[in-house]
Amino acid sequence: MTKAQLQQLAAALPKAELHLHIEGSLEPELMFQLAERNGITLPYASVEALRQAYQFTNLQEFLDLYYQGMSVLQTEQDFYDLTWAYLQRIAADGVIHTEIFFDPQGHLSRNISFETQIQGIYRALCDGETKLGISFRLIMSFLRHLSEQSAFDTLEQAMPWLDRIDGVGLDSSELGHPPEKFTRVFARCRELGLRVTAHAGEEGPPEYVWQALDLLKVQRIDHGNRSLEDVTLIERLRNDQVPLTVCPLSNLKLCVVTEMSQHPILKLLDAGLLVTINSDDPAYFGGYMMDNFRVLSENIPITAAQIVQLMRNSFTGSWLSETEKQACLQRLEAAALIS
Ligand SMILES: Nc1ncnc2[nH]cnc12
Ligand SMILES: [Zn+2]
Repeated sequence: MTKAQLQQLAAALPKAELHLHIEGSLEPELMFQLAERNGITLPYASVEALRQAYQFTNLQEFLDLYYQGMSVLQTEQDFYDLTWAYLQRIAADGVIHTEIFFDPQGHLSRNISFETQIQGIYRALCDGETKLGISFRLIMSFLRHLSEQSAFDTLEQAMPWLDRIDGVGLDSSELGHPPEKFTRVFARCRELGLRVTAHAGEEGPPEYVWQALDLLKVQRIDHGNRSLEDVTLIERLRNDQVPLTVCPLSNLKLCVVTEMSQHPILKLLDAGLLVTINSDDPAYFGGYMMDNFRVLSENIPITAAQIVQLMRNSFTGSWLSETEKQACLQRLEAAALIS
């Protein structure tokens, strides 16, 4: 197949996104609109100047702009508009199920209530389900550069809303903030029946992936690229079929890989791992799901069979029920047959 045919195939197949920070889908245009609506002055003269600033050499440089950017989110309608824009965008990419993170501490610290955040996001997700046919799960993520106590306080704030929250995650500055710092809060979340995932092995060492598995007892690893440095870890991830939510464009923009041709996705697939493709923070990293598949097909020798496998993995690794998973997988196999 030519690269164009591979991209057509990827576009035509139904797929799930499992690693998306809703605040990272805030496009510069919407950021300026919300800033104006809320009487906030951004430290950039224009949308173009803002986009120009999106040049990062590591995770922290990105996070500094990411937290600054989210300051325009003030009202329930702002959270709705943000989420609705994301859902409309992914509908065009053939995403039929999405599992999104939100970072409550990034907003609580600015005196935006948990209620304001979750009401806006959840209303848009429900509209996405009825109007666009996109099912969803919502994941509350703890900021790992903050304390264990802050995570416990956030969980307390989330208690009235637990029927809307499917799981918890762990994100923000990885180096120096190992998963073990959150062992107790994750244990409490599991007791409450929440699912658990954590960013690990993006910039941090394989040891952080081990900690996420053994101490936090996560069901998924977000990123996990650096697992490849530890053969015993790869064996563990393969044996337990732990999903890894990999984000190619993010890895390139944050210099986790030096060039897309060096991206480890095929190594991870060949090792028998349950890897998936995701966009992470699409407004900051240059694209959504199909942009990620496009850039992969242009730069690495990926095959049609591997693309179908990645789509299968996206449903298998999701937090859909077994019945829902089977329905999505059947839809995928039917689409793959005619493509
Ligand atoms: N890629 C990423 N890694 C860690 N924290 C994040 N928060 C938003 N995107 C992130
Ligand atoms: Zn992420």
